[in-house]
Amino acid sequence: MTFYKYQGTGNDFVIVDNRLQTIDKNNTKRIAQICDRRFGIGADGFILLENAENVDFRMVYYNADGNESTMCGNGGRCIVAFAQFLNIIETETEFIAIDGLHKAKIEDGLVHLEMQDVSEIESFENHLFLDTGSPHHVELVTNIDTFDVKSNGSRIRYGQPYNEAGSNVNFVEQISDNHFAVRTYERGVEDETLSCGTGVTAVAIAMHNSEKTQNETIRLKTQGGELKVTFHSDTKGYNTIWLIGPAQQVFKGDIEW
Ligand SMILES: N[C@@H](CCC[C@H](N)C(=O)O)C(=O)O
Repeated sequence: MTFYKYQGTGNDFVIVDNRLQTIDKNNTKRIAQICDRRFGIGADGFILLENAENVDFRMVYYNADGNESTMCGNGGRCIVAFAQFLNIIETETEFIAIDGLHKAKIEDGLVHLEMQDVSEIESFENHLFLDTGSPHHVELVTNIDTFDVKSNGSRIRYGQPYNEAGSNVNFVEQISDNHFAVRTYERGVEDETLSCGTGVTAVAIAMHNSEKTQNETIRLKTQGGELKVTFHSDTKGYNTIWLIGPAQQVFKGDIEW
């Protein structure tokens, strides 16, 4: 199997061209082994690029635990860069993922990925919850650099009301009016990752919704670099949501499937 390794602000993925349907998609154990950082290639997720009708390609996403999961924003940006590398697309595309159609474009070396509209945001005393393709708990903290993301994230992810199905958990600190620092505990990786695309999208919308900012262009500082989220808001919710940032091919290799 020829694989490619991509990273988007430090969220890293093994990506395989599966247009010939050579991969056994039910082999959870093998996918988890490939993502293992000591016994495999090492990645936060595994992604297949497949053929799809009426669009350029299909994205199939697996978490590092080997299970197929919901939408991955950074993975979505990486697969767009991969599709361009394979000459499937030029600079603009429309592709299908588990949460529906996505438009994307590559401009000035950055991948812009349109996310699904968000209309439901649940606000609680200390956090917000919303789904940006994947479920996200968003909580403001102080001293984010020294905050224990792994133990607090894991407690919230497995606690009520999320339980076994879980949620990704984002901790946020405001840096300036439209700039936020974010650290994310990812479900399915069961650890902090250096960045989460659906996570920063959730944070940008949550910070606007809770009136921490009036801006509709938000900068997000993750452990792996800077991302940008833009959107329009109206009485129905949030639309025209774009996640923008770099995506880079890191290496290519061959292994036995
Ligand atoms: N890294 C991702 C999110 C991947 C899915 C998540 N772990 C889940 O299972 O909900 C991103 O960039 O959005």
